[in-house]
Amino acid sequence: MISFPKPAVEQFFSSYNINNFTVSPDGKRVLFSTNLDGKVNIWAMDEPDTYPYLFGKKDEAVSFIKFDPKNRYVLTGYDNDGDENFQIYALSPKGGLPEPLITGKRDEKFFFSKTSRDGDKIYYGTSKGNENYLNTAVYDLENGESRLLHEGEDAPTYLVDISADETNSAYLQVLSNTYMLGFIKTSAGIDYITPDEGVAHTVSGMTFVKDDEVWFATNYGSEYTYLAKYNLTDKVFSKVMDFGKESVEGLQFDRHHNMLYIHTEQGVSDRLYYYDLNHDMSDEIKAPFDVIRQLSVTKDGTLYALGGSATEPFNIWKYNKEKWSALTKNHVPGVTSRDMVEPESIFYESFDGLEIEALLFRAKEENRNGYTIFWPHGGPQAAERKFYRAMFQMLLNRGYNIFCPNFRGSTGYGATFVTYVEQDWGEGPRLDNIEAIKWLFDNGISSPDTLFLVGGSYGGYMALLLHGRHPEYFKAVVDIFGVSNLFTFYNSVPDHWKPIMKRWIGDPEEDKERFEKDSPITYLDTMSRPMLVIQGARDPRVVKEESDQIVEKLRDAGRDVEYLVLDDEGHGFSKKANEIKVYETMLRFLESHQ
Ligand SMILES: CC(=O)N[C@@H](C)C(=O)N[C@@H](C)C(=O)N[C@@H](C)C(=O)O
Repeated sequence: MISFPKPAVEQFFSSYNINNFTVSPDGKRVLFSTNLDGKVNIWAMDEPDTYPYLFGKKDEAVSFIKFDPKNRYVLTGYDNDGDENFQIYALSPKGGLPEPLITGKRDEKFFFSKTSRDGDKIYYGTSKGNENYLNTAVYDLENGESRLLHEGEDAPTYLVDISADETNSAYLQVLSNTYMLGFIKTSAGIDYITPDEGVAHTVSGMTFVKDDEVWFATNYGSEYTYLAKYNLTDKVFSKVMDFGKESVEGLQFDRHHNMLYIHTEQGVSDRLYYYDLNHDMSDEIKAPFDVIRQLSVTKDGTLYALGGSATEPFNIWKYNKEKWSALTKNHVPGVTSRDMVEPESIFYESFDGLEIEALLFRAKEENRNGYTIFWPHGGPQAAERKFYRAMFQMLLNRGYNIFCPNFRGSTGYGATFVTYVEQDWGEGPRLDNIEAIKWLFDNGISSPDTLFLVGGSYGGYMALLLHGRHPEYFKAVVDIFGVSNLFTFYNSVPDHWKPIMKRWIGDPEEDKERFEKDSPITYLDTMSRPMLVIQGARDPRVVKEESDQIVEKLRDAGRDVEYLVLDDEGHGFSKKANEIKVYETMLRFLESHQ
């Protein structure tokens, strides 16, 4: 008999990412963006033959894909090497090379919103002429001209939906991640769709189910986001239904059958429901994945989902006759879900009694190397959830346990919990992480001699801050595009984040002392552990200067700091060769500090 070795880490380099997808109006073709050929491109599958083929090539990140309702074109959005200045391109329905359609200067952004029902008009948002608050315009395919529809004021403003008769439009005003207002613009003026714009709450997923009625998700007056509606004719806001401690995260409307698909989140996983508007009834749709990234529904009522779990990469699934089938077969070659590690959900009490959920991935006994990686997630108003991370499964395969606390500020635990990180980036959340570390020590899972600290973005910030303030707990630290200095970060974020910054982190003058206390760069003297810093040169969110400054200062002080800069990446690693370089560097770094 031939005997095959256990899965090797290299196998985990071979799965790919599926970021978004679209289905043709007749349901016969699915387009999806993926780094299947090493760089992000658009691939196609024709039903019933689902063999994927390259459809549109530009080797750049794809922000969305959308079929023309009449199948004359496909719209998509590309940036340049991760700079997030997405602009709108068109592809022939036969595929090929994308043509610029709604574009501007290299640093201008164009966000796709909607097409008209006939596909002759394209509604979009842009930073052009209003980089902080954004404008909305409509592009007419007939004459190739754009017309300004709305000028954003007071907060970044996005067009979310347009009524079928194109007279009413639904906009979202983003004052912060926890304060988002929805309004409808009509020829008569503007109607806010929740009862009091002065109270902080969120609105999302606005969808016209009739020309004068919008359904949406909101947490107005509640901890958890529920389904609500606003009627323009009688000017009434009403709650439709709530989902207990689950929050509505996404809505997908099937206007041909008057059916709404609702995706909710609770803690580390998602759920799916339908709401039948004809009969006012709703039920859960059981799904074979834990986390939903996107939903789509075709004219005939078929539902598609991009779903995954901790041990299954994201795949496109189709729901037909109450059965799910996977259209893509994205998996790690030679590695089944059983060879991977499913996380346990654990709960611990923090310093002030707050209950925190964490995901604990325990390396399989035969692989275990005795070391644990402590992973504070990014966002920070996001959460570590049950979705596949090649990096995690690869580290688990090498024998590391991984521990991921959803510290205060994380999403999925109610509205108040998310606000706890606002204007408090470095105290409460840091102490939640410290309690998590003590939990690991108390439960015999780790010790200061066996604990590594790794985090990206806000997680990188937290890794740097924990390193500076509590070096005694860690063996070595990996910071992936982390914020090192709140003062410089405040001024270097994308222009349309600037109106949000005060609510998010505070004010550099009014909160000078706190900014100093919570900036990792304040604690250079105690950052004594070996460090690896990884940064994308084009990152527009946490710019390279954040990593440059801390690396330079630590090196000047004679510390052991390795610095990996990826010239053609932004806030994440989209290109396969870069991803492999990052994983290999990280593995080598961790192994060399065991
Ligand atoms: C609505 C909006 O744009 N909010 C941003 C301020 C925001 O919360 N961005 C995060 C998703 C983000 O990119 N945070 C960085 C710092 C990260 O941790 O990844």
